[in-house]
Amino acid sequence: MDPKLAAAKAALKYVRSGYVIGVGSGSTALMFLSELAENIEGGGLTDVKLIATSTETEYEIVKLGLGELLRYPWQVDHVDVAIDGADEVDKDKNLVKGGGGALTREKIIDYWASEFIVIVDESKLVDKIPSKHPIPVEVVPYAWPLVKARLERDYGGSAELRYSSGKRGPVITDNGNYIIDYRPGSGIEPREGERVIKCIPGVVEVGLFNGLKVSRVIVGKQDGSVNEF
Ligand SMILES: O=C[C@H](O)[C@H](O)[C@H](O)COP(=O)(O)O
Repeated sequence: MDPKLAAAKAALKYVRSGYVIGVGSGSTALMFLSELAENIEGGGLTDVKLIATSTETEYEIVKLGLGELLRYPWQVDHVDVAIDGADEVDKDKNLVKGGGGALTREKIIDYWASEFIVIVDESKLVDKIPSKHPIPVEVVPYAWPLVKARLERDYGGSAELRYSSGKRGPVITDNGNYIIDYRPGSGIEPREGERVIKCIPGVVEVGLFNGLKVSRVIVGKQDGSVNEF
């Protein structure tokens, strides 16, 4: 079995009838959405509401015939559980997210949820974040050169504007902003890094997610089993 699918299936046990469910973004979160749709259609889950963390997830919810369950943040007063993927996870559950550019809406919903469940395959586990992936930083377009200069001055390394492969020019996020992919020159403590980078004027959100906000990480394996921590 695809290890991502194993993690996605295992996450279903954290969902109950009547819940407001935050649905993450990316390939693993969409596998979860598909599993969720089967359970709703089969009658196993009733009276749930879905909050999307990206335009892509929103489209998928509608394509799966679940549009009537879709809600926006202004239509709910809480989120019971958010299920989302990640680009990297360390042993303290700190995350790098935003490889698909959805970090801002994800953090809004994931941090709001009473329970935040992360679903990944083993390839996402690292000793310390950030490891292989750069840290995505969503920025107001006007500010991007200043944010880039500030990151490189304070932490070294390189900060690059993310370019689109489907259009000429920079990637534009669901919120109309740019993304800078930042690789620090030296180590950066994830929780401090989240706080400090977020304070740079022009930064909308940073793709470092604090492990203290994560209730559980479900790691799918090749043999279809999962490990949780
Ligand atoms: O912006 C994208 C999100 O943070 C995704 O959750 C993350 O990139 C993981 O995606 P995938 O499950 O496709 O590896």
